[in-house]
Amino acid sequence: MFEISPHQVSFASLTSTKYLNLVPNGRHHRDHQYWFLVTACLAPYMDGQSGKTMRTLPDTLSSLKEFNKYLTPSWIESVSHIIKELTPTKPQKVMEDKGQNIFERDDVESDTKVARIQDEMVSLSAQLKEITLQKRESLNNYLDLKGSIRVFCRIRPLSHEQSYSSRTMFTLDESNVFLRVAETKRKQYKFDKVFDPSSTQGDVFSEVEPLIKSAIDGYNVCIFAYGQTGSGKTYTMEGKPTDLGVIPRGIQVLFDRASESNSRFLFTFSMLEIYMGNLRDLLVPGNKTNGFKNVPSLAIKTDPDGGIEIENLVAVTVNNFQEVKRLYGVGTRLRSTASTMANSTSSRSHCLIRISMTSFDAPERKKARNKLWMIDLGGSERLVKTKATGKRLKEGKAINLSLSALGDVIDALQTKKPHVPYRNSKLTQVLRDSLGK
Ligand SMILES: Nc1ncnc2c1ncn2[C@@H]1O[C@H](COP(=O)(O)OP(=O)(O)OP(=O)(O)O)[C@@H](O)[C@H]1O
Repeated sequence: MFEISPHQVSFASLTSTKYLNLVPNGRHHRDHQYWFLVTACLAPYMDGQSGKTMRTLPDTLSSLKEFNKYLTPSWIESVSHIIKELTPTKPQKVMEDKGQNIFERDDVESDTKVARIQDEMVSLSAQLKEITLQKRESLNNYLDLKGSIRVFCRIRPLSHEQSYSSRTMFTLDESNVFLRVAETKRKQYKFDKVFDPSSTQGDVFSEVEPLIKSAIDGYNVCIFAYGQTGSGKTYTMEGKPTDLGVIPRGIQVLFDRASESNSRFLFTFSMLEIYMGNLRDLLVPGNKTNGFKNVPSLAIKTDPDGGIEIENLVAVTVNNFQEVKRLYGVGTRLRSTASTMANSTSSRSHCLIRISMTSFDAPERKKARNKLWMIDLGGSERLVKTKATGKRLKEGKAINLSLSALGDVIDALQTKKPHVPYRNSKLTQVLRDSLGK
């Protein structure tokens, strides 16, 4: 269930000031299920030159797509291999014999052909490199123009027991949700994109995929799901084994893109949760059983360049999707979940996946080291309405406080306030270098 009201979620125009207020203080419409996939990409803000890029961008993108279709690295590699096979290893000896001269002429001709093909290959490789660079630049320009923070809304289908009441009926289009808040009153909520209840995991991922490519290009990227408890955050981020969500799809694409590129990458995987305002490493075995004793505590450190590091956080080197999947399974088993009135396996914490990547032989990347965060936030909820008591109440309060701090940070970044209140929660401290400069 999700609550939504004019005070709860406010959005202005994206280009300059998109404002997201994550504070859950609105009226309750029990029969709607929403979640927000908030995406952020640490990219430069627009400058005065962006107008031209914007106008020419569609043409550039479609021409690059056509041109680049055949020039894949694997194609170039296989042709280079054939040429290598064809290339004579020893210089041809000049033959005196007349008959042998015919063969010699043939050899000379084929050598010339091979040399020509080799030249073409060198020029094609250079072209491919140039096109790849242009394509990346266009993509990142495109993402910059779209704005460094984007908000999508996915409306989940109702379960069998639920039905829409006429009072709270909603309508939607590509980027707006219109909620009937009274008999004659509609409230409009604007998003970068709205996914209706029939949308698939693939539909959602297609909007997220460009950010994964930006991560390969060296940008810090942060993708997170926000919404009321039971509204489908975990379903969207993690998915089901037969219908994978954003996290597994993103990791698969990350490895695919890295293997297609000409650079070598080092990936590490970390997984932690923020529970009741404390950081917990989800890859440290025995975390739950030993009551969290003897586990090194995690401390958030800022390096001189403003980069954030989490001291003592385990970072495991990973080489492929299967290795990440196994570690993700380990971490998920340690995550704090509980049954609430709104969701039988409700997440009582924020779960953060971090993929750090390093590549030293790719000077065109924005940074040699960067991070991709994928975050399943704890469910926001109206504690009075959910009748939470005791531990559940404390957990709910902690989640709401940190979501509120996240909302304040996003607001300050979007409205370019001189002070961004990162220090108000562990969540915003950890994400500091991935949410803003
Ligand atoms: N788009 C969807 N299609 C089908 N089922 C969905 C969809 N979204 C969510 N569900 C189902 O709704 C239930 C609640 O979803 P989920 O656990 O993802 O919610 P949540 O927002 O992560 O909740 P919490 O904040 O309490 O952890 C699950 O049974 C899930 O399978």
